[in-house]
Amino acid sequence: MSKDVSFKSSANIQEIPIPEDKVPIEIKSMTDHKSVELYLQLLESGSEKKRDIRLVSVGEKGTGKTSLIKKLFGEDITGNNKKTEIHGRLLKPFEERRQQNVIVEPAVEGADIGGMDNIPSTVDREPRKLEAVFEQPGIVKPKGISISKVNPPGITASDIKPSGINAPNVNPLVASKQSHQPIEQAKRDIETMLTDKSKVDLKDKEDYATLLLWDFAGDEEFYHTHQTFLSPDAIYLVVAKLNEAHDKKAQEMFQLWMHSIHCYCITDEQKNKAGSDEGKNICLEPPVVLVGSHKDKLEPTERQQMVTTMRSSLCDITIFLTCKD
Ligand SMILES: Nc1nc2c(ncn2[C@@H]2O[C@H](COP(=O)(O)OP(=O)(O)OP(=O)(O)O)[C@@H](O)[C@H]2O)c(=O)[nH]1
Repeated sequence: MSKDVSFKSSANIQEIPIPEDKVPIEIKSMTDHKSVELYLQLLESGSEKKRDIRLVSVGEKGTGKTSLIKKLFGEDITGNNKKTEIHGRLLKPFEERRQQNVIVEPAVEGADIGGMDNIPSTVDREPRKLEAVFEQPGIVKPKGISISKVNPPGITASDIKPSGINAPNVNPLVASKQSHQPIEQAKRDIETMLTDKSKVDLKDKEDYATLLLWDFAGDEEFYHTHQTFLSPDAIYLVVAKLNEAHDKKAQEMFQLWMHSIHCYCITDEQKNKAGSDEGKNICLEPPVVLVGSHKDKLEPTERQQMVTTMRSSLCDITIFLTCKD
C-alpha cells in the first residue's frame, strides 16, 4: 500500500505529495529537493522494474572478504586464478581480432601472453563491479552472467562467475529481522553453496535479478568513503577473523562496521520510531551476516568458545568457516 509524504517544491513553495514507495531512499535523502522532483517527473515519462540484489562484503583488511566471495561462487581461491584473470583480460582483444580473422600481433613488442610475471600489480587492482544475473523467482542459473564496471573508491571486486544462489531466499535476508524462517533458509542455502554446489538448480528460468557484488577494500584509507555506498537495500557480510576475536582492535573494527551499517542505513521510519516505546522493540536494519573466517587457525577446543562469543553479536546469521578448506 502506498503511503504519501510531502516535500516543498523548490519552484513553488507548496506541498507536493510523494508516493513514498516510488522514490528510492537514495533520492529521498538528497538534501536538494530538486532531485525528488526530477525523479518523479522522469517516472512519468516511463519506468521499468529493476531487480537488484546487492551483496556487500566489509571488514578489516585481510580478513578474507574476497576469498569468501570467491568461495561462495566456486572460484579458485588459491591465487592461481589471479594469473588466469589477467590472462583472460589481456587475451580478450586478441580473441576478438582472431574471430574477425585479423592477423594478431602482440600489442607490445616482446609481449608474451603466457608469461605474466611482468604485468604490473596495478593491473589487478582495477576496481570492478560485477553483476551476475540470477533467476527470480526460482533458483538461480550460472549462465547469462553479465559483468559491468564501476569505480567506487575503495571497492574492489573479483572476477567472479557466480555458480548459483537461491534468489527467493536472498530477498528475505533484507527483509525484517523478525522473520527468522527465511533467514534460516538463507543460511542453509549459503551452506549448501559452500559445500555441495550440485544441489543448486541450474535450469533456465525466464525472470532474472541482478546480483551486484561489492567487495569493499579493507584499507583504512577508504573508510571515510564507505558511507556513500552503505544503503539499506543490501545484504551485508561482515567478515572477521575468528582467531582475532579477542584482539581489541579487531573488536573495535567489528563494532565500527556494525555501527556504520546500521547508522547510515537506518530508514526515516526507524529514525522516527527510535525514541518511542515502539522503538524499544525495533530490530536493526538491514540484517547482517557475520562471517568468522580463518577457522583453521583455531585449535578445536577454541572453536566452540569463539562460536559462542560471535553468536552473541548483533547479527542475524553467523557463519564460521575457513576459506582454506
Ligand atoms: N588460513 C586462512 N587464510 C585465509 C582464510 N581466508 C582468507 N585467507 C587468506 O588471507 C589473505 C587475505 O585474504 P583476502 O580474501 O584477500 O582478504 P580481504 O579481506 O579481501 O583483503 P582486503 O581486500 O585487502 O581487505 C589471503 O592470503 C587468503 O588466502 C582462511 O579462512 N584461513
